[in-house]
Amino acid sequence: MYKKTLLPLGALGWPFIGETIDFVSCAYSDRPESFMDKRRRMYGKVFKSHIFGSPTIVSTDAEVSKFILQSDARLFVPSYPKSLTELMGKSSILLINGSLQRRIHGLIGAFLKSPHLKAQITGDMQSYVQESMEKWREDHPIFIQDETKNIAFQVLVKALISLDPGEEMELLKKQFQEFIAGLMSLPLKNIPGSQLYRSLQAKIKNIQVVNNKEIYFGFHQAKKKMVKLVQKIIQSKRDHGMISMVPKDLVQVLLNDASEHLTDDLIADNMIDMMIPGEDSVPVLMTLAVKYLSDCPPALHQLTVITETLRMGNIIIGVMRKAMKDIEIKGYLIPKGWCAFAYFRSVHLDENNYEWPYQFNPWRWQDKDMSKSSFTPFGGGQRLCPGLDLARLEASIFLHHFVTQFRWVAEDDTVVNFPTVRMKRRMPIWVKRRGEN
Ligand code: HEM
Repeated sequence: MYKKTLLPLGALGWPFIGETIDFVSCAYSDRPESFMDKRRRMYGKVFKSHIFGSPTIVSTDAEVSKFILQSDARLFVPSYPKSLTELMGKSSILLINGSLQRRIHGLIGAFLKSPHLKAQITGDMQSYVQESMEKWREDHPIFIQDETKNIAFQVLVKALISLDPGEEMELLKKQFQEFIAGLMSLPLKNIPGSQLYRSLQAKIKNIQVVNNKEIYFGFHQAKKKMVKLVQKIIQSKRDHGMISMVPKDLVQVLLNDASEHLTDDLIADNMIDMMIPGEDSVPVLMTLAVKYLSDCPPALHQLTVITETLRMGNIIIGVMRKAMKDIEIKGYLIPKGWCAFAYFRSVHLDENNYEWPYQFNPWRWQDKDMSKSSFTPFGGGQRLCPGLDLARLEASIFLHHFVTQFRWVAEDDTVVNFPTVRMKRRMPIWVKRRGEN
């Protein structure tokens, strides 16, 4: 039996569904952290709960979350709801452990950080942004979310598989959007109570298909087609004897690795998973930065806008792990087999860490240390996001072109936080070119 004093306070909720319904309802509101806030008040910053089918220790404490991030597979392994792991595939870097994860992480990180790739991305960003902005007209709204998705997806796919804009890229974009639509519907799949399910489902815009089975089928099909495309690219690299040349994209970096564990299937699966930040995280960072800038024009010239957007936007709300043994941290027990959910959002919006945490204030970063454990938008430890520099680089280039070429007025819109962060109306703005009346 566990020592009663150690197991964090909290409630496991209803049999089987636990507190999932409350969690998801809050996640849909404009204050997703209200689920956490209520329990923090009752039980403290670390508490027990039961969400997405697993007993869970939730951490909204910066130090405990840091410990979870820093631990390796001897203590914690990734553990996400089944629906998400089905989507990503077993060999996704986000799910594998040990030496294989470290190997792939190292290869990806070195390539993404290389000066050569950064120069390529800078060039691509400039031309794709320019191309997109040239088409912006002043007599109808520009949907920033759509524009940034288009740009960031193309830039990332080029870095991953050297595909240039064109017919194949358009097809890939379409399939990828189907795949993402599946991702958005899946977290709800296992929640019983069809009325609730339907009403939550109805809130997910852009998904016309009401029958869950169709979405499910659609996204599997979409993934299969994308895997086929990447495998075709791998084959053509092999046929043209390109393996072991200086790699110009990530797929080649992985193919060049001598380790036989990096099978073609693993490489193809990971290439598709790594397109997710191009469609979802990076464009959302750019869109939210425009949103916050619209609310706070004096912040225009501050690069700290991006940092503050990461803090407030919480594009990735946190990470989930499973405890491999009983773990004690700061006097709390995380029992073996339980899930540990390091919820970054509460840490980023905690008034003990940030004064007036709900106020967009890029100036707070002028004399603040970003490497603190109370700021982890890209995670930390062995799984620290290898794309973090790239995300900042792309967002700065976009913002630079945007603010130097246009003045704008934003229409009313709101942030939706679940299942992924995005703008409800795709962030419509009205632009005027600078230097014109
Ligand atoms: C605003 C943009 C982004 C945010 C907020 C973000 C956030 C994160 C977070 C929190 C993790 C840690 C997951 C964990 O610990 O389980 C992560 C991992 C990862 N990210 Fe990002 N990311 C972003 C952009 C990117 C980009 C542009 C790329 C690729 C080009 C990328 C590739 C990855 C990969 C491959 C991992 C897995 C690392 C591993 O498990 O070893 N991310 N990201």
